[in-house]
Amino acid sequence: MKIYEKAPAKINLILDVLRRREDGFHEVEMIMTMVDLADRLEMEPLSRDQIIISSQVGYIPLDEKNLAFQAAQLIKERYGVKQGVYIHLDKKIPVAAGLAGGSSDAAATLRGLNRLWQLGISERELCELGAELGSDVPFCVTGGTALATGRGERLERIANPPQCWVVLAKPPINVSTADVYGRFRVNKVDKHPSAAAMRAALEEGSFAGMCASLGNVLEQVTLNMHPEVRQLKESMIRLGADGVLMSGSGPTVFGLVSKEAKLSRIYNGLRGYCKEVYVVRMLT
Ligand SMILES: C[C@@](CO)(OP(=O)(O)O)[C@H](O)COP(=O)(O)OP(=O)(O)OC[C@H]1O[C@@H](n2ccc(N)nc2=O)[C@H](O)[C@@H]1O
Ligand SMILES: Nc1ncnc2c1ncn2[C@@H]1O[C@H](COP(=O)(O)OP(=O)(O)O)[C@@H](O)[C@H]1O
Repeated sequence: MKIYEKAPAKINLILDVLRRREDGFHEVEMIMTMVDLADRLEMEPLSRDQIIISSQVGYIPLDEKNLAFQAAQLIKERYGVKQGVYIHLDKKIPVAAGLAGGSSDAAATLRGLNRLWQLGISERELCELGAELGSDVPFCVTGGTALATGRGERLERIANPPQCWVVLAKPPINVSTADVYGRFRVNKVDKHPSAAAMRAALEEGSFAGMCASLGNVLEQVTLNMHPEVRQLKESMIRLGADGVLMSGSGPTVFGLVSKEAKLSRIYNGLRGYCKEVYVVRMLT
């Protein structure tokens, strides 16, 4: 029997960093939601006790460095599963992009193997397992729209954003999340975004309020390191996106757009110099 799981990308509508913790992680306040750009995972049981990962792309690790592999290993160890599994990752989410592709694959693996091996693990326990794999994995387990605190693993579900178009543009540069957090200085933040304002906008279903409340304090690090990300932001605004922000630690920039008629101008304008541009919907 084969089973399938979708692993959607996330965007951060708000990303605030409050302080650096003793354990090296940062205390954050984020509002995250999912968009309709997803990897697709196919899982099949193996009688021999082995985890095999494959993918149609050659630029991700397929061994124990792969987050889906780590998720399968963790669930096998914790629940004493002696069966193996073959997992194929049909990658659609750009890698190291600030869109949590690897975290979402890990979360989809946890959900999928819970079904495949009929383990009866609750969503809460899956989130706890996910937190051992990465700060964004618990959110990717639950999906929806959430306020994430702690290092990102404490979740409170909040209202979904009003429906709109999301244009994602990933410049051809690699950004390491650890490096961006490492360079971040809380005393250099000009303006902290307001999670309360974003939350209120979402509750009211206000598209304008959502656009006005976007904010990500990690932009100051990534935009200074990579001026092309700043240019991309400026281009998206100039081309008519209603709200524009970098997602996570970057380098992907997303634009929120309410009117379909604006999309082709934005898409074509960006495609002129950015190869990876996607037009998707919020996954609400
Ligand atoms: C910045 C965000 C925003 O959603 O996403 P991405 O840009 O990676 O998508 C997340 O906080 C990333 O979460 P995730 O990618 O799961 O990070 P982890 O694997 O847990 O941590 C990678 C490294 O980032 C740093 N880190 C991560 C989370 C956090 N709250 N504080 C940190 O300082 C640590 O140096 C850690 O070693
Ligand atoms: N299943 C996976 N898909 C993508 N990248 C993965 C995966 N497993 C491990 N990685 C590694 O994780 C790193 C971060 O990838 P990703 O999760 O796409 O980043 P981000 O959270 O910034 O969007 C990459 O360097 C990649 O090699």
